[in-house]
Amino acid sequence: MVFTLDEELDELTITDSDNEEAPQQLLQPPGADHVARRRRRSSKLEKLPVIAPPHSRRLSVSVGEGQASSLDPKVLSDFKPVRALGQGAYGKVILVKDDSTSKLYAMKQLQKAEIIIENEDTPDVSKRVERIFAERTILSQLDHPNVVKLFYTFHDNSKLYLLLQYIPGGELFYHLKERGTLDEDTAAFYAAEISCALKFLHQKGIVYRDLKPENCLLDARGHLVLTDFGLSKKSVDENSSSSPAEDVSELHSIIGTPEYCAPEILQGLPYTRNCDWYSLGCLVYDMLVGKPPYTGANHKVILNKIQKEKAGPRIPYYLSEGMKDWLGALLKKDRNKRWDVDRYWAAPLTTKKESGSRKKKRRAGQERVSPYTTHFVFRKINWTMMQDGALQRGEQGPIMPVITDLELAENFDEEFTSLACEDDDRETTATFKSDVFKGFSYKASGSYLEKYF
Ligand SMILES: Nc1ncnc2c1ncn2[C@@H]1O[C@H](COP(=O)(O)OP(=O)(O)OP(=O)(O)O)[C@@H](O)[C@H]1O
Repeated sequence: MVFTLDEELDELTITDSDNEEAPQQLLQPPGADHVARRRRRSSKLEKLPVIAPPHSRRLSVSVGEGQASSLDPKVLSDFKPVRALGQGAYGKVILVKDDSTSKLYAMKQLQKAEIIIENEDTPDVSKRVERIFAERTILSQLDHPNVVKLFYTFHDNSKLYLLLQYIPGGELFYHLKERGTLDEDTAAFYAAEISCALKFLHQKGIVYRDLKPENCLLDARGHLVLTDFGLSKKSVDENSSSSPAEDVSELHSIIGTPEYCAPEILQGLPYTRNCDWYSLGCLVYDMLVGKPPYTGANHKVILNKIQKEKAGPRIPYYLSEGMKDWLGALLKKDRNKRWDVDRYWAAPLTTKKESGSRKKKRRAGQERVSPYTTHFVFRKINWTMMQDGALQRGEQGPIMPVITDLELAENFDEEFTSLACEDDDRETTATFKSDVFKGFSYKASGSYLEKYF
């Protein structure tokens, strides 16, 4: 599947107005204090604007109806707000308790008015509505230990609600802020868990497109869970099973967080699921170094830096040779030279002759063909247990979040937990009656609900 970015990026003149990092500075092993002080939420940076391709501009939104449950299984009054956990683009994420069962959920709220009202940054309303439905539809079809679970969705006149599994260990962002950086084994462990999730998504034809520390949560056992599927894209072909993410030729516009975004997306070139592996490279680099490989106030600055560094990002000397090799293979700016992890996940199914010719290709710097899971950095990973979820169920991850009381949300930033759960006046007055959100409500199957509660 090849996506294209339809933003009019051509007109951008790239000026490096951002401060270049002095090479020596980058090469120093970062002290935790130094890094923690400087870490800022990437969602606060400019995101790429969305301009949908002309053919996709339409007023009515036709997604969701076919798959939606017709019943409204839950209503807002079924849940008691406990405290705020986060703030998203269209509303808050709140820890809530089901009044009848006392079960806790993370309730993602989206203001209908915010979604539907035209604004200059994201002019295409139907695209935004489509994305909201995509998040609900994609999540309702997934069941993976490293992907957040969706139990219910419903809506009222002012908001849409997604009732998600509450992941109490907080954002990886929060833990990076506390610790500054992670050691290589810890980073490799989380890289492996994210890899399992990405591989699973790609097999289902889903490209995640928004990998960053804010979207990686830790569960109570210290395992990584991906949340926020608002930018994920599923291929239209539900039946393709072989390599579906490569099979679909739809065009799509995209937003993303520039610091973790693949260069082909920033440049407006066609892209594939491979962009997620570049983002994983950026994320792991960030875990080890304290910041992603290219930083800047906006995507122009970042793209400029990527283009300047002919041989790819500078990887600090203090990382092991194995880690340097792994990062280098994922952070290739040419996507054709980047490790095709989905394809080379395990030992290759090639004949001796074929692998010989591939080796030649590799020597010419064209393509990495060695199996991903047996790379040196993953030598301590039990892939079998991790892929079937036994590890996540039975063993602790490398960072154990401090949890004395689930309702305290101790691993979430005070910036969010101190927010009022209730809406302010401006928010509550915005009610909205429209058919565009018809079919949003959903309830997970009884067996799914039983399995996780
Ligand atoms: N299932 C969950 N359990 C615990 N906290 C969560 C959960 N889902 C989201 N959060 C918290 O809420 C924050 C915002 O959620 P999310 O990223 O889904 O919103 P968003 O509107 O898509 O945000 P953004 O505009 O930054 O992309 C997360 O970063 C996280 O801190």
